[in-house]
Amino acid sequence: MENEGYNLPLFETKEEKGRVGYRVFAFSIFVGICLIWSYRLNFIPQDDEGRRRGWLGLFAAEIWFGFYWLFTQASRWNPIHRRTFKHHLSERHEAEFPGVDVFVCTADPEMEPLPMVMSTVLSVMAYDYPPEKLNVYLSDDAGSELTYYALVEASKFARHWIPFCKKFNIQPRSPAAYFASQSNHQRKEVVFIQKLYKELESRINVSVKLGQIPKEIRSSIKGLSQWKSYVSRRDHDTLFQIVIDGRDPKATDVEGDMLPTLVYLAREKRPKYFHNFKAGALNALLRVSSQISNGQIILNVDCDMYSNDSDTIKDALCFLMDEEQGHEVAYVQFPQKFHNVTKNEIYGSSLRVMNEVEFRGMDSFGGPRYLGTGCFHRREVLCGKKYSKGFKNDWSSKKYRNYEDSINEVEEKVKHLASCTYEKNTQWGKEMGLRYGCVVEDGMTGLSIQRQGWKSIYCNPKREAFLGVAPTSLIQTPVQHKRWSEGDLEILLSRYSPAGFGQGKISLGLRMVYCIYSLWAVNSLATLYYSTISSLYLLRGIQHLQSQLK
Ligand SMILES: O=c1ccn([C@@H]2O[C@H](COP(=O)(O)OP(=O)(O)O[C@H]3O[C@H](CO)[C@@H](O)[C@H](O)[C@H]3O)[C@@H](O)[C@H]2O)c(=O)[nH]1
Ligand SMILES: [Mn+2]
Repeated sequence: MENEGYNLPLFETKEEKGRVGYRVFAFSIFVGICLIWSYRLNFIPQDDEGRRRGWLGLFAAEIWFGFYWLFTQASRWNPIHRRTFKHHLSERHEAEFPGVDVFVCTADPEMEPLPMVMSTVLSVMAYDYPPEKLNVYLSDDAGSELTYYALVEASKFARHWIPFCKKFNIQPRSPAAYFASQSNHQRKEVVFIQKLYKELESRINVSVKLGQIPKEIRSSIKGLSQWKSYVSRRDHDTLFQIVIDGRDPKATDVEGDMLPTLVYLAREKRPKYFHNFKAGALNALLRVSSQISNGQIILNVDCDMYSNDSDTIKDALCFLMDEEQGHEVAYVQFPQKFHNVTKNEIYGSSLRVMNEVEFRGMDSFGGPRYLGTGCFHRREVLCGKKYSKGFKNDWSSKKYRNYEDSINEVEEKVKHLASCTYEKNTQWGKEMGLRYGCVVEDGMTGLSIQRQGWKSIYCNPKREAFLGVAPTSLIQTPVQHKRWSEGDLEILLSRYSPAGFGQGKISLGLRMVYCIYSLWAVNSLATLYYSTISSLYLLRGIQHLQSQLK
């Protein structure tokens, strides 16, 4: 009986239908490309030097487009789907579920509204997962006491919100998103909890408006004295507080059930030391959390990306805990989806091609890239562990929290681990933690993990696991795209380059898909040339594909 249960898989992988049809179609395009190339080659203008140069330039651009198209075919060659069986997971592994540490990053209380950040925090605190194994960390790169205050208020609201979510099994568990999706609340519990949420929101908004925590409340909030030495967001001590201590038997919700641990951290910052943005924040969190909960699995989300499905941890565990293949998997990436894309998506913010096509293709070649949000990692992998053949899952460690150290001892250790000098002369940012030196630290980190022999998994369930905020204006979109294309180009030129040699552990197909992103910036040169020169030709009455033989 036991053996029978064991044989049931935790997930299945299916190939996309219609692959043969697609390949025939792709082949016809390829023939078309070759015909254009041969046409260009055979009809080079001989009489006019200016036209000849233009012609050859167009030819060069067409050669480039052809090769770029070849790279895109790698991502379309063999797309796959994954489906999880969460009931098998719960039946077999519930007792040995690992500790999960969730890292939420925020960096600016003005650009990233605090009610939104708190809704994200509350949504991950309300996961359907044993609370003694769930720990939520908020990293605040602004070191703002307003963010800290908002977190304290949110933790009080969590005492009502979490039991409410579980009792009525509501989705999504971000209060902002939940109340926005409800129009007519009849149930008195809903009316009550909505009132509490409105009060939370207005307390936070009032403090933001005032620019400070109202005087009459200050004295009731623990830990605020740490801000005495605060100079600016680029110059302050480590600010750290365990807001809900999961070790404390009194840390319960209104129903008397345990709450997840909740921690606030603003790592030390000094103008003299470079802080490495989000990568630096995540690395500080990795070290600090190791002293508090040391969860074997780490989920990181951007502060604007709330959990839209309370079962997502179990989806991820279906891959990581799978008896057959789980030990090869370093991370499980969920797509980046958004709740605010405009109807006509004029800026293409929904990343549809990436989510629905390219990542499925990457998955069949060894796994998707790491997107920086909505991703579950093994802690040891993030800490630099290389894959080795004999590696086996060990979920038996029953020690979920650090019970040995007192709060004071933990605080001392944390101050040291989150200090801006800690990483000096260490492997952090190089072989350990999130890799530094690239504006898309996630892309670089994922690739370097895959180079170490690990696989990754793309999980794109019907109900979106996370929903974030996409840029929706002509000012934001080019800024983001410039950063992404610049970062991906940096990866191409770095020692992790997907075009480089010594990539034995990554398949050719996967390297080709990485090249789609890495060559995105370069592609613009050919596009620019092709569109301007052709237009100029047309303006002068010359067709750029016109044959010279009359
Ligand atoms: O110094 C910093 C800067 C940013 N962040 C946080 O990092 C996240 C992402 O930053 P954002 O400015 O929103 O960048 P986006 O372009 O929206 O981010 C996308 O692209 C990034 C780079 O690839 C990834 O890290 C992100 O996960 C991905 O959502 C946010 O939660 C920020 O609060 C920090 O913690 N510290
Ligand atoms: Mn963002």
